[in-house]
Amino acid sequence: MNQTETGLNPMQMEAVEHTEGPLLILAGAGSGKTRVLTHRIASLIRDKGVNPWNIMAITFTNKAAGEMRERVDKIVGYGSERIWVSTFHSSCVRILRRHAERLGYANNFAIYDTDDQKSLIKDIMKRLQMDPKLYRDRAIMAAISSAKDEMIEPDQYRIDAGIDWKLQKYAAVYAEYQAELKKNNAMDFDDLLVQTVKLFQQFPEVLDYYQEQFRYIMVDEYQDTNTVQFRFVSLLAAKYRNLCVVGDDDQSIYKFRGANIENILSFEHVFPDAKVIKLEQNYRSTQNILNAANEVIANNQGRKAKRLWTENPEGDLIDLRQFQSGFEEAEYVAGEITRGVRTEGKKYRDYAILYRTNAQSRLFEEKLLLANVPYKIVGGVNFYARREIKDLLAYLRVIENPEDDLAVLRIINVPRRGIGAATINKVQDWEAEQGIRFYDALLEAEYVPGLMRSLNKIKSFTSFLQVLRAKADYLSVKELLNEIIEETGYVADLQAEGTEEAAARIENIDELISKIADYEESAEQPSLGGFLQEVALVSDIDSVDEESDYVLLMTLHSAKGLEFPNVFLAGMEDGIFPSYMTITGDDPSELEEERRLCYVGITRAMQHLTLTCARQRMIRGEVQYNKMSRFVKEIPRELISLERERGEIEDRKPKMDIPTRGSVYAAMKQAFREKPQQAKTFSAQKATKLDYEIGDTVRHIKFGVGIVTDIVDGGRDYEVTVNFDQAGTKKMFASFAKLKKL
Ligand SMILES: Nc1ncnc2c1ncn2[C@@H]1O[C@H](COP(=O)(O)OP(=O)(O)OP(=O)(O)O)[C@@H](O)[C@H]1O
Ligand SMILES: [Mg+2]
Repeated sequence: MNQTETGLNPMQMEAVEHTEGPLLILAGAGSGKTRVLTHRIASLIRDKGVNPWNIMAITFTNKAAGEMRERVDKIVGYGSERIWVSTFHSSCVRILRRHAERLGYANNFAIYDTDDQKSLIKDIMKRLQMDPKLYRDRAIMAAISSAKDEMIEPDQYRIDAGIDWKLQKYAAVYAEYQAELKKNNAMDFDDLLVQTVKLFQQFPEVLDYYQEQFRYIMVDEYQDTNTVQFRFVSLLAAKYRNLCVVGDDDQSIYKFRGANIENILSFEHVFPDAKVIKLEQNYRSTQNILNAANEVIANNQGRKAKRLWTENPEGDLIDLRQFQSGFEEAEYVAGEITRGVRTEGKKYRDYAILYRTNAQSRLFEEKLLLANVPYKIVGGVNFYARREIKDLLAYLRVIENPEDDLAVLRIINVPRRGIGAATINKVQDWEAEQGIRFYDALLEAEYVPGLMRSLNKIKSFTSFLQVLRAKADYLSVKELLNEIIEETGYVADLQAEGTEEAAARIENIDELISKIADYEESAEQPSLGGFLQEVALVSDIDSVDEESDYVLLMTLHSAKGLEFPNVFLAGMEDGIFPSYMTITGDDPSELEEERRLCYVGITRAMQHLTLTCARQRMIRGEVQYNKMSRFVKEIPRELISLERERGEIEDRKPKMDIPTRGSVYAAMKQAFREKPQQAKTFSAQKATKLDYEIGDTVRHIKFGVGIVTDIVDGGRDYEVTVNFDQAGTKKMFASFAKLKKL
């Protein structure tokens, strides 16, 4: 390949051509790291005659994997389907599906998501009689997860816990949790890696097989790998040593999940013969955006110094806008997008709104709905975490793997079959006594003492499942699901309910059926197990489809590796970003991690960046007054445009209907009808109920008597404008103003 053909600069070219031996590509955002990886794969196949089967590339999301495969296909034209391009988790599942039996699991093991994990942990805490006030399930989950990242097993954890009674309890839960998982023939996400590494360590012949297969290994976003992931790649690469990792220490943002920045900083120690290539030219962003990013990140102490440059034009200044409230902020963003699309010929998909935490999406969702702007939220309530989807998937899971106790428990009384908690307890006691599985205990329910009339109910439940399991041999996944829906009356019940919410659930179920149909059409050998595996591993960004035209909303963490022509970084306030925890805590490294996150955010923008913040904001029902983020102040003044900062909300109010309670409700209804997945926040309960309307006379404890002139729905609360006789016009949040109707 020559340079003009590939569109790579000489440094990038060098990285592509250095294929033998360890290679570290350390480079800033937008310098073409991911592009280099793609070309490197293409070049291995096309120019060096490497068999696609011998290449493994690890990406951060399945979506990124799909894109990489597609691009390789464009360059080479063949073989791309045989490369292992996938996330760490997907690669591990693929390996474990073949070999899990060696570790004492069945190869059709279930994969538990966070919800499943949580119910299991809660269950165990109850069994161990742990006071939920003293012990938080989330904290325990996090502790177990970090232990797994470091490959610390329950026994070791107990020893390390020493005399710390709290950690001793954690150790007890951890041990029990692992035993339960194994009993249920299930693994959680962390297990996928831990068990694969164990497999490699305990069975050298298996490791050898994969070492032979993966002669060339590449890892993108290497700065965010954790210890167990590092172990996984170093074991695989130990024989041929053709390991190429690319990353940016300035974009390491997953320390809280165990990502170990040392992995990148010490690569040269682990592989002393490693070649190191630095890329310094940025192709993504304008000069101004890049300068802002460089200035911000320069405030971090512990980093390898590098400075990106670009040949791109200077571009627009960075817009900075401060508003009175989060409502105004969201309204402005919705209005700017509408304006850009209407008057500048932009597409909705040219825009992304990025924020620090998922909770911040709510206001944007509401304002975008009102402005009729199509959008999609990445993260938040995942499609597969919805109740109706989890219920139906649980049926499929039980058919595939009846040892999956959690799934059996989820559906045993869904829809209601009159099998209550007392009955379940009796079966569980007996199950424990006999040392058998829950499902097997159900099959033998006639031996369980004291079941009485429930026995028949259990029998009809199990025979229903047994019939389905037999049918699974010849029915397609779609037919199987339809059968479940028919026989359980799941959809019929929802239809009978007749609410908007039920209608939205039915639409979600339809969506699930379409997804199954898609899967059965596209998979080489479609199977129930294959479908469940695919579903277990999707992350939200994976479902974003390039063709569709919508604004994307996501947290800064989810935005890693992506790029958009126009980016809004919202909520740029001290206390939000950087988070309250980091500014009040005494660990300066936490602030540095937040700053890296800010660097990631800024560098997502290609042409235009807008920073927004609000002076006051409702957080968990309380008004919080925030200062502008310290990160904004780290951007040199000359790069920033404050134009129209003041008074702009008035004269640039986006052209949309003035939101009233009525119009918000209409928008909700519309949304439920058209895009059931987008309307979720509206089902949330509003904290406040109003007993007054526009035009009513009200009394405020401090401002006295006045007339309500406007009420704006802000989701959790209403923003009420009152014209007071004495005090003049004031805007206030209803739940705080405590206005009394006179
Ligand atoms: N040599 C080049 N010529 C033209 N465009 C390039 C070149 N190298 C990279 N690009 C473009 O620059 C953009 C950024 O590239 P890429 O996403 O590979 O960067 P990255 O280093 O992986 O960024 P991040 O750190 O954010 O993951 C992409 O749009 C890519 O196509
Ligand atoms: Mg990248």
